[in-house]
Amino acid sequence: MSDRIISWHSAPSKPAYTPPAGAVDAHCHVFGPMARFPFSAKAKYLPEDAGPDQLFALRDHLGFSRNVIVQASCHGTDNAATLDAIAKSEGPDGFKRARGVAVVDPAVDEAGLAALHDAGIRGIRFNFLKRLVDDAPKDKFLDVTARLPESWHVVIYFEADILEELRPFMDAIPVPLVIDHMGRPDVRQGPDGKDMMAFRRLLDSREDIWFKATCPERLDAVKEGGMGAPWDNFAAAVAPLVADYQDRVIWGTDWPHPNMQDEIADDGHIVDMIPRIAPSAALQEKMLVTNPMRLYWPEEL
Ligand SMILES: O=C(O)c1cc(C(=O)O)oc(=O)c1
Repeated sequence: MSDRIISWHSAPSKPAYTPPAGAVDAHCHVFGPMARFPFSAKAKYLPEDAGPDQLFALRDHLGFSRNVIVQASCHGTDNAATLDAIAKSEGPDGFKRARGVAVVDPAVDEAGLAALHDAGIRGIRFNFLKRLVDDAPKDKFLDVTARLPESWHVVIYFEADILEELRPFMDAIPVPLVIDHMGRPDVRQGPDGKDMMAFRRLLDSREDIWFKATCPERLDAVKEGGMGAPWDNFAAAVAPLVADYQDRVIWGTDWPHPNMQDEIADDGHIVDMIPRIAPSAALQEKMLVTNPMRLYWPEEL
């Protein structure tokens, strides 16, 4: 692996949609900068730097107030770049406008987790995508969930075809779960398709499972229809899910869109999907403000 890749749009358009005051982009990442924060030796892709300055400029451009920075697989279990970005989100008022989700070595002790909490981390991520990680040891993952600081959650990234296999593992996790990108359903199946129905069964199994209504650019037949709006399959499959589970849905840009270098999405278009999956102001307020605040800034509510 030698060539560094760019997966983000160089000049995203201004969205037509204006998010409500206090809106949270609850799924985004930072890459590097590599000179300070080298990528993991096990990284499956080698991106160009996409650091906090770029992320926060995008936040302002798109009309958001806060970010939840999710540790990307290319940084392995070294969360230094994510923590640096959270620290840099502090404004002149001393208030940090970002929090984060870490990826940890499951052997991490309570002191290590407490240090992450102090630095703004509120959850850990388990990644089950074979194209992104070499192994995902369920027993060790379960072990660390018993040591998490109060009010933390687990973020899980998996693909629809392993949902059933993961059910016993997820059932055993003793803290709230947040599912990345809805577990990657095939949105072409529609709102009542096999994947969405299996995902609904998962949500129905526990009150404390949340999900991210994210990634039209990844999930909507990119290769077939070509990139770009209108992402109709995504809107049709996801809007009913958002309506039916409106107190458990959060949203994010997924910037800088790891592994989407062949289909670079315009973040302005991604933001303009929001009213298509959450049509009312009340739903938008829940998805973009109330729900992510409950997970990441509960002390402010
Ligand atoms: O589908 C992906 O390639 C992807 C990768 C990562 C990561 O590398 O952490 O994060 C995501 O949210 C999505």
